[in-house]
Amino acid sequence: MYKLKIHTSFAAAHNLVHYQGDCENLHGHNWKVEVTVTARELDKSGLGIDFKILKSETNTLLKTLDHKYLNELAPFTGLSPSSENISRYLYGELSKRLNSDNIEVVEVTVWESDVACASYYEER
Ligand SMILES: Nc1nc2c(c(=O)[nH]1)N=C([C@H](O)[C@H](O)COP(=O)(O)OP(=O)(O)OP(=O)(O)O)CN2
Ligand SMILES: [Zn+2]
Repeated sequence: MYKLKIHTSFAAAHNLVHYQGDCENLHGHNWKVEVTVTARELDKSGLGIDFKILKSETNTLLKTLDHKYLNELAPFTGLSPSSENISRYLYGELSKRLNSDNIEVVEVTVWESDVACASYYEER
């Protein structure tokens, strides 16, 4: 098995709901996103999946969040747009787009600062 990762980012505004403190107020982050997939086999070029495909699929998805107010978007209606919930949303959407007989999205990590991140993965 092979494990591949890409990093990318998006910028957006949010506020935490059902939260008491600074973060209940509107504010923004430059979120860094790490996507990890596994590949069972390599193609003739020695690739599990081309990083270009991982980056373009992820960036296409992130464009729907970029420079938006996350609380107003459908995935986060009734759901606080925390780093945990963002990572779970991205994991689900990327799994739909990327999973195949060979490729499986296994973890998505969302960094809201240099020192704080949340990851979503599923036990198997
Ligand atoms: N488990 C989580 N905790 C927090 C999240 C989160 O998504 N998951 N989010 C926030 C807020 O988004 C907030 O913007 C971040 O706050 P904080 O880490 O406190 O960032 P600061 O820059 O204010 O850092 P300080 O060290 O507190 O100055 C909060 N928690
Ligand atoms: Zn925040």
